[in-house]
Amino acid sequence: MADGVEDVYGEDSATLDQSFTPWTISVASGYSLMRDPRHNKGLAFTEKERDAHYLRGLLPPVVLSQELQEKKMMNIIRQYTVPLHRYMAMVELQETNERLFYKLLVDNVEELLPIVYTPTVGEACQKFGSIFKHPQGLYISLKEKGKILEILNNWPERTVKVIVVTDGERILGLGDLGCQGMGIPVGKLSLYTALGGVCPSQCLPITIDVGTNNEKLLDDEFYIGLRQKRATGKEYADLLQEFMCAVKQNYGEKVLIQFEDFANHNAFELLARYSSTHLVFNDDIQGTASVVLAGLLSALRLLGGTLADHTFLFLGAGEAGTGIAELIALEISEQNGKPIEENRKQIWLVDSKGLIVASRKDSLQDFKKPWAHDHEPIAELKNAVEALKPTILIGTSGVGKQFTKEVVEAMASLNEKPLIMALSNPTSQAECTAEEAYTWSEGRAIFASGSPFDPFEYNGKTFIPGQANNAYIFPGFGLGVIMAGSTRVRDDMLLAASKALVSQVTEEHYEKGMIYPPFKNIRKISANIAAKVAAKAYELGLASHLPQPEDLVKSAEKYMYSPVYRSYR
Ligand SMILES: O=C([O-])CC(=O)C(=O)O
Ligand SMILES: [Mg+2]
Repeated sequence: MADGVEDVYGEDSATLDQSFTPWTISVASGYSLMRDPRHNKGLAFTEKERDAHYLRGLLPPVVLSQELQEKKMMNIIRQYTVPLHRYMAMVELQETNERLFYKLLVDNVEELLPIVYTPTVGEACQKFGSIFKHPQGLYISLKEKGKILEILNNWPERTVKVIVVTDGERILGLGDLGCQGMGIPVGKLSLYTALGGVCPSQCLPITIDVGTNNEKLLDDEFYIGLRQKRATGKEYADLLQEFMCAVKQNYGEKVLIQFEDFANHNAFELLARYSSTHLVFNDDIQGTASVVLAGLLSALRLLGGTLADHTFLFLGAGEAGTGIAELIALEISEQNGKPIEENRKQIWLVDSKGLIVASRKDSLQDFKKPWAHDHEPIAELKNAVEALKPTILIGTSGVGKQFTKEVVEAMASLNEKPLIMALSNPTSQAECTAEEAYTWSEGRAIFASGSPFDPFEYNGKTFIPGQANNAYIFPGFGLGVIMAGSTRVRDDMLLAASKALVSQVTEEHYEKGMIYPPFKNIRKISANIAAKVAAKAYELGLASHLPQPEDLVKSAEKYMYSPVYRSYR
């Protein structure tokens, strides 16, 4: 769909219905063509195009290939030693030449992912106001109350298929970054395109600004958001309700709304409130759950046994912790046929007040209650490890350095191969580093983290840490949902995505101790995930794009956006 048509507007021609758009797009002048990031090719405009589109004289004589432009840009990026400068160079490229940006990202995914995504995107959000040059995405603040539908109409694209929206209250593990959380929806959607092949014109990043409680930002002269404390209660709920209705009214039933980095209390409530009326997906609850379940299923190849044979201990009982825990319990129930309540009992969660136990039930938030099992209270993580003897330890606390030497050693003394996942992002918030996990377990740990760590050598052996990040899941998952025209997201689709990801881990990976496939194969991985998710949507009767294509992997591959330049007539 995204490929093949030779057109002055590239793949976006179908979206340019002038009766809808509030302004007209003209390519009469080569000058404006060059300044439109979606159509610009820089020095790669051919002689013929320079003649046909009034570009003569506006460019030096040389004509470069896209490959040579790519090589030049990579040289420029690599010259910056500060990651934030690399991030800024990438944003600059995205805002001047979109196809070249995606060509770089697709071809150099392992090198550039830590720049446009975690960990650097976290720092970018913290400093967003100071580095802000190009507004990206759509900002909806309390000032726009009552006018959200109008604002959606200011966005130039009509065929939006995925929205990633945040209110900035819990950006990665960095807390409330208010309006500056916009870096996250922008980064996530860049991955939708680069990793999942969803066309950029179908992607819309949105930040809802209801204020921030971050005093540092409120005092920052360069802060870009509303200078007020967060709205809560009815004021908050009403704005979100208006937003959700406006999206449906403007883009129809089949736009996927991905909630990202909302604080726990709102995340669970929004998902519960809108999952029966809208096509919604919470990346932090559901995407993270799916990628971690995949890692666990994959690790069983190294650990032996089934999920039911393991005991799980989580540090952190928020969106990620409880989301993962629930998907594990669901998968065990699919395997052993027992009620989910029964299977939850081998999964324990520790929050900031200690082990979640039945005696705390009355004071627990609803999403923690299913995990309040019978046990005496335990305050310290290390004591919980010793008492419960987990085989798998998962950090989703958002707080760095919580897996101390004592904790890792306790895991290593209980298990031949302790599985340790330090999932909090960015790297500064990881519960422990790869080096710590391998060293403190004397090279026996199987380790994965949310943000990337370099391979680590210990006693002459090289360990390759896995990156258990929802970036493996959401791009392919979203593509599958879009391809099928699914009207809802269901847990079975998350399980399908997990299994599709596991199927991409090969013997060769296991031999290196890897439980996830490398990101360099991500488009193939995403096509497989998309196919399995779409197949599940068809099976559940949720798909509206009928009839079901025979070969869903091929359909996914065909759908994928190619960043190669178009020729213009
Ligand atoms: O963005 C990431 O790297 C993963 C994620 O959703 C989070 O940490 O909130
Ligand atoms: Mg997130």
